[in-house]
Amino acid sequence: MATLLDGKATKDAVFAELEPRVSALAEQDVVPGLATVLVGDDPASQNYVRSKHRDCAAVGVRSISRELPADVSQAQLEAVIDELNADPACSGYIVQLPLPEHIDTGAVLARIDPAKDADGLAPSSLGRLVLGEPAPLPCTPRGIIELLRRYDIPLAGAHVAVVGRGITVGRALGLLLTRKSENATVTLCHTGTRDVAAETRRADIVVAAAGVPHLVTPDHVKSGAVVLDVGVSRVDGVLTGDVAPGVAEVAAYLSPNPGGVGPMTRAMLLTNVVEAAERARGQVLASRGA
Ligand SMILES: Nc1nc2c(c(=O)[nH]1)N[C@@H](CN(C=O)c1ccc(C(=O)N[C@@H](CCC(=O)O)C(=O)O)cc1)CN2
Repeated sequence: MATLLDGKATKDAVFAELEPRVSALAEQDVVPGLATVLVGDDPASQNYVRSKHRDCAAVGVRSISRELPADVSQAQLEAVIDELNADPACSGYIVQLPLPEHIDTGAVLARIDPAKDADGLAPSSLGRLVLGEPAPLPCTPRGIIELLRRYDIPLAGAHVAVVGRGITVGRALGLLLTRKSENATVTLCHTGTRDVAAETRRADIVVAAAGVPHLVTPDHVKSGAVVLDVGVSRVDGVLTGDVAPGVAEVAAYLSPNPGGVGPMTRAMLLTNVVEAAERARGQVLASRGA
């Protein structure tokens, strides 16, 4: 049976490491602040946002909440973005995705001040990632890499098959994994891939992020591979991942869902916020010549 990659315990370890950094900032009268922007009343999104505010309380980060109705206009939403860009109490913020269909998501993300992009999903942050320049990293891909690192699973030279090309996970993960610091070889599978199972069977690490329940079966996985289940679907109201149960008998390591990458996404969000506050503090000191 596969060894489980415990995202919850790893998230707790990341939080424990953030606490002294938050205390060090507090000694300089800086309290990092995370704001969330939630549009509409999707229960899953409400749940994710609630958990982010709980995480803030656990780590000592101030949390700011903006909740808007599902029929909010583009202009009203953008006014909230402008307000958060200008709010000194907000070190970083996220706009919970997905947004309602009538909203131009790209325009909203493009309006986020890059210095406050806690999600790493603003076009300028993704562009900087492509260019190999420093930028906040998208939380789920960063969480996947951090989880593997903490379990000593090597990426350099590994063949990683990523299933799913969404911006929040698959496409951004491909960018992160092919940086020189990770040096993995990536196959990005999507709905146009002729034979997904043939691609994943060649991989040392499989990341299932398609949002298709139980898409990855034991036939998709080579013996001893590492499998991370990232996709989320609700089947009869029950959270169901992309990885079928029998995979645990073939894989050497399995990041379960729930309990794997989800908590790591939250851990990386808080890390991005603390880093944003540290950067802002560094800039203030530099401007004073300190
Ligand atoms: N602006 C963003 N929107 C969304 C993102 C994102 O990274 N940025 N990702 C997802 C939702 N998400 C964070 O926002 C998220 C998903 C899952 C979890 C999590 O901890 N899940 C638990 C299970 C929770 C449950 O039972 O439903 C787990 O995996 O153990 C945290 C955050 C889409 N939107």
